[in-house]
Amino acid sequence: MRAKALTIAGSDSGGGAGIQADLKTFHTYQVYGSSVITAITAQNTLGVQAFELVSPSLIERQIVAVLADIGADAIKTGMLGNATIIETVANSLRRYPVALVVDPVMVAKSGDRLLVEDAVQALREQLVPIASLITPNLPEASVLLGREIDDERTMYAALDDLLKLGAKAVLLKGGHLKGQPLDLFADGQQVLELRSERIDTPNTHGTGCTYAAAITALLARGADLVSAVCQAHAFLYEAIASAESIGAGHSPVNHWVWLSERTV
Ligand SMILES: Nc1ncnc2c1ncn2[C@@H]1O[C@H](COP(=O)(O)OP(=O)(O)OP(=O)(O)O)[C@@H](O)[C@H]1O
Ligand SMILES: Cc1ncc(COP(=O)(O)O)c(N)n1
Repeated sequence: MRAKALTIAGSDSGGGAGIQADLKTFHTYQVYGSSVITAITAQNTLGVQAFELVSPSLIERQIVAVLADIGADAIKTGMLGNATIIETVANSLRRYPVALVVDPVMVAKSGDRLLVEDAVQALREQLVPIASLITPNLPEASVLLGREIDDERTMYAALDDLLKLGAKAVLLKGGHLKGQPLDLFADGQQVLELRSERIDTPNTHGTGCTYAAAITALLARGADLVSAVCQAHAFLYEAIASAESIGAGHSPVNHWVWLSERTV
């Protein structure tokens, strides 16, 4: 049976982040992808020009429609917009116990806010505790813990406190570090360091979404969490390294880097 994954996130009209990045990544992993759209952004490689949130009742109807019929072996959340949407999503998913990867999207790479500030409490108290894995970047981890996390020392010190928020595991992404990127994975039993060279490129739109989507796809296929994170890290590095220039701003990563370039 084909593995199935569901993404609950915002639409990026530019196709590099959000729902579009997730579905492209699921496709690369040959996982059947379904989607629940929480917001529609007018967005390109230069930034987010506008967005509107979908009503919580329509979000709930989408979740029920997908899970009652198609089902999912793993689920990912991305842009959720506000506290009511977070509560709606958490209440729906609590009844559906499969692997849940929560990417706590707050601000786009372009600097545009994708989550209202007063929704952080709902994220921390409703969604994070039911997650199998949370994948904050440094600014998101700083907001979740209410203190600055901006170097290796503060990253290590944050791991236990992030786990205390209730998720089974945390992948703290250090793409925003000054030097070489370092991601730390912790699940209460082990801490893994994922290091890579910094690729000198502006083509990093959608890195966070693509990373979490690759982990979700691998979990849907039955991988354990540690191997899913390690494989997804290697995939993301190649997707950044091989990204072509699309648009005038931060181009999207190359979601199909692992597919062969065969003429159809
Ligand atoms: N220039 C780069 N070179 C190599 N790896 C990178 C680079 N930029 C990002 N990465 C990798 O991508 C991961 C995710 O990037 P980052 O920490 O910027 O997450 P993010 O801010 O959530 O992404 P997004 O831009 O989608 O919001 C990093 O942890 C790192 O592994
Ligand atoms: C709908 C949506 N979801 C998530 C992101 C974050 O991605 P990035 O930080 O690369 O802009 C985004 N820009 N748009």
